Amino acid sequence: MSDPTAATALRATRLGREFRGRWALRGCDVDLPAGRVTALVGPNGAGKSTLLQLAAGLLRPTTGQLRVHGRVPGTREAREAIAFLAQERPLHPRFTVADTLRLGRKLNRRWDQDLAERLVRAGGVPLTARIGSLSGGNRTRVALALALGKRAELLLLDEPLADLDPVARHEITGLLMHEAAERGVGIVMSSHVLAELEDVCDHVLLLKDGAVRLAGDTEELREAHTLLTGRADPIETDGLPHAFDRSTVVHAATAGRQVTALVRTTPGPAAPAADARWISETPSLEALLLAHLRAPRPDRTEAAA
Ligand SMILES: Nc1ncnc2c1ncn2[C@@H]1O[C@H](COP(=O)(O)OP(=O)(O)OP(=O)(O)O)[C@@H](O)[C@H]1O
Repeated sequence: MSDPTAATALRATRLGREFRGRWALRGCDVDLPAGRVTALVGPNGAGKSTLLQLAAGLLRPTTGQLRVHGRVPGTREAREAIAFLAQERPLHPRFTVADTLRLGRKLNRRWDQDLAERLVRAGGVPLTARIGSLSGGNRTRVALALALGKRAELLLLDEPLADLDPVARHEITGLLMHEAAERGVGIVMSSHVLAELEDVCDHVLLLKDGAVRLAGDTEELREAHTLLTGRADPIETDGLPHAFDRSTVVHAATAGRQVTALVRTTPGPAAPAADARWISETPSLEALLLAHLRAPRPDRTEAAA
């Protein structure tokens, strides 16, 4: 019988993980479609690395269930399907780069030596260099070569660009896009640099306080919101017009005499604020994510239709 979760890269049901009495993740329902590039965002301590480690099979859930490509994390089938780039880039410091790639070839059936070596050489990293002697960015490059060389179906990347220089960030982003577009590889990548996710990700998962706060297709989520900019009403503390429906506001901020508000686009007649004196536009992904990161705790998770 075919597995109904097989077309899903990652599915979590009421997933929770506790560390010494504190919940890093709690009650998370996640459904990431296969072959998509998902931005995993959230403040420090939101639970992003915990989710990636659970998906990689390095941690076990305390509650709930998790599947990657329909497989139980940690099993041989699941390990073959995924490649994981851990935030700490754990590589053996005394191995050379060549030793490290050799180990990758030994451990992985579908290993692509050419791709792994190209990635390392593109950064000018000598194959004879010891891992312990590399800069942080070059260690990341070798760790990425190990992950990509594995030719997995799903790449779980914890802050893959964090310590790379701007040129390397551009190059690696291009490579990841190529892997996704040409080979249908699914990618889940955590990042704090929202602007860099704009042209890269087609799906979003925003965690806050260990819970899912926003999830869905980036275009659908952008279309489901409006960014309003106008002159702040000096009488109102939030700067928005008195008659404005505050239940639609995700976050509003005033700067001088101007107020900017991200609101949920509701069907029907335009909101009172959206008249000629207000600029109304579809938010960028960065503006959408920033507003949701700044928003107070909501009653419910928001998902694209
Ligand atoms: N091994 C562990 N032992 C105890 N607590 C842990 C452990 N790993 C994570 N935590 C706690 O779980 C919570 C979530 O941590 P996690 O590393 O998943 O957050 P994050 O979103 O990846 O943060 P950052 O953006 O800073 O990397 C934090 O409160 C953290 O202290």
